[in-house]
Amino acid sequence: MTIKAAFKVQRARFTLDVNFELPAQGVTALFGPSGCGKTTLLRAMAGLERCPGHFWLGEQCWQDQHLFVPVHKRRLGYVFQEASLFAHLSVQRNLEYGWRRLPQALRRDDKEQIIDWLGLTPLLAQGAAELSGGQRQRVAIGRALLSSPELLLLDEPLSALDGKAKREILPLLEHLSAQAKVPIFYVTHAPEEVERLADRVLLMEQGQIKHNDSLQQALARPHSLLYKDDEVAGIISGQLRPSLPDGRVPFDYGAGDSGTGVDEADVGELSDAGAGRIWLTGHEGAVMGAARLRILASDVSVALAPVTCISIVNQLPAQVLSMTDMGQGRVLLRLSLKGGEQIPAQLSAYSIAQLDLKIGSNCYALIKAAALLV
Ligand SMILES: Nc1ncnc2c1ncn2[C@@H]1O[C@H](COP(=O)(O)OP(=O)(O)OP(=O)(O)O)[C@@H](O)[C@H]1O
Repeated sequence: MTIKAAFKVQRARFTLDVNFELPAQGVTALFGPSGCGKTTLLRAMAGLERCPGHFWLGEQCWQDQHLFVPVHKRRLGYVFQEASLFAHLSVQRNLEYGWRRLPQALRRDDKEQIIDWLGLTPLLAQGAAELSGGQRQRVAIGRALLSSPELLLLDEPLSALDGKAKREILPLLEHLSAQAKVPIFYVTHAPEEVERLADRVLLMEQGQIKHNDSLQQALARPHSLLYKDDEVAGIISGQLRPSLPDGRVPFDYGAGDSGTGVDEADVGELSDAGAGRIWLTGHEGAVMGAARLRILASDVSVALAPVTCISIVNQLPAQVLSMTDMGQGRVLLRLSLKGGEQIPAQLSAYSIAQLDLKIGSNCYALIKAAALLV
């Protein structure tokens, strides 16, 4: 199932002109500088911005040249930067606002689970006016989910929150896509939120979509805006396993087929669930299950064969996918790991020549450090 959209919004000093198609699943981040049109695009998808174009959610048409389904007839959830709750109603009445208006057949049967998952059960009787910013936002997300949406639109849901509230909600958002079982569009200008939450990235600039990428593709762009203030990094999705008595925590990645040409026999540490394993230390207390690792290009070295007598534990078979000259004698490599995961490595042009590395070369990625995104 796909989402197909095209909109043209003409304002006095701004034009939104977009046309895109992407899978109707997972989290798509709308990322780009302030004023590039992220909110305008979200509003057009919701039907709040009436403009020429089309919008298809799978087989359902919400807008084309002959049809415009009004916003109240679209089954969507919209969460704004600041939660607009009904201040005179309790948390429970706020949560159930859309749910009560649904025909019985459309009501989700996991209402209690969602309320519990968002940590709202103890707050149900409380008035909405008495909530903190983070609590309000959790109620807004719960209310949107309970209206059984077929599309969830989140417009910078964390931007108005302080650091503590952000830390409280981010882990919940990570599981939102699975909980909601619907496609999610997530507006942000925070690269760290894209890295943690997104499956796809629509990179916007001046009212247009510059790139419509998977997260891996977005991170593979050497001069991506995702790195504007930071170093080049890669994200690996996988499963965190229980820690060993010696303190090491296995992280298994790449459950799918690799298609990289890396020889099966080369994989040193095969796990049951994934194509490869990365050992972490210092994460004994971390919650097991789905997780993401962030690996900086500067923390990855390359060798042509496994290296013994070295402190680096993680030595993963890899293949060079691309090489980009970053200037000042630095070259950015994109390495493909078993299972199709990709990580960047930053090497000197001198080392590249010494190792005679080329696109397609088989090698070993030596990972010096990896940060668990929790
Ligand atoms: N009601 C309006 N009338 C006229 N221009 C508007 C209106 N709303 C927004 N704009 C302009 O449209 C452009 C896109 O705005 P939009 O809010 O979609 O950007 P954004 O990418 O979401 O920005 P931010 O990240 O700062 O929230 C901006 O130049 C803005 O000034």
